[in-house]
Amino acid sequence: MSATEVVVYANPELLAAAAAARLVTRLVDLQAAKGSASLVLTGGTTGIAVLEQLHRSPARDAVDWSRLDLYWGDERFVPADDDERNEKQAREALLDHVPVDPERVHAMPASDGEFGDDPDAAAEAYARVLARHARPEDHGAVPGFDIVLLGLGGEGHTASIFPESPAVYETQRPVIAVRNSPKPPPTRISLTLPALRQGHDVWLLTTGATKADAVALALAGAGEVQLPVAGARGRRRTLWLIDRTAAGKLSNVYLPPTA
Ligand SMILES: O=C(O)[C@H](O)[C@@H](O)[C@H](O)[C@H](O)COP(=O)(O)O
Repeated sequence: MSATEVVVYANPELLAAAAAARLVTRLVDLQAAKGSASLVLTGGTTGIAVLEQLHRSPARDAVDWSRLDLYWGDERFVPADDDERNEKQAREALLDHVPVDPERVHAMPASDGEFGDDPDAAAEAYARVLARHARPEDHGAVPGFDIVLLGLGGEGHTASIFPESPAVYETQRPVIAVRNSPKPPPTRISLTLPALRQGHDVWLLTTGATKADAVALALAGAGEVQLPVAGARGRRRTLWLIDRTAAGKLSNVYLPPTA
């Protein structure tokens, strides 16, 4: 069973900056140990804020960006140039400003891409991308991601896996199409919980009082069908990086002084 840790920050800005610093250190250590690293990105305001802080970090280029494999945990199934795209937001926040290897940036298909407006075909194609990059030691068709970044919704969704949705019951396929998402836009592509749990480290990043119930319920052991984020666990480590307001319903956790 992996270790679950919670670190609380005084405010969202500090959380994003500290998470970016933590990411730099972890990626540098991984690359020193094995010559490369793999990272799953997330959409959402907190996930993108971490990338923006990473772009601004003085230690940014300690990471060998050319030896980083980048994936997404989910994507909005919209045209490639739509501002709603997690990939577009990630490129503007960070990826267009660092020398990543384009061959190692694995974006999920857009609705105006080679699979057209067919989210099932797009999901199956991304599953093939994952399978191509899985190694024997991963024991399956999904790479053992070094770090999986995830946000969460107030009702407990993570990636595009929503409570009691078909996605949360999916145990075979690593990537699925999501329709009628309660969070717009309605059509998405998402890794499933089994795929996310291939991550060695899963980092859950969130801020705000609207997330406090979901945080407390997940850490209290809620079931993943009603609270999908509760099922987002790493093989080695599950790390919650939250601000004081998102920690508002937690009792025995260290709270830093408000900054
Ligand atoms: O594509 C998405 O919308 C995200 O992947 C989603 O899972 C997001 O991370 C959460 O909804 C939190 O979003 P906020 O941080 O903006 O609340």
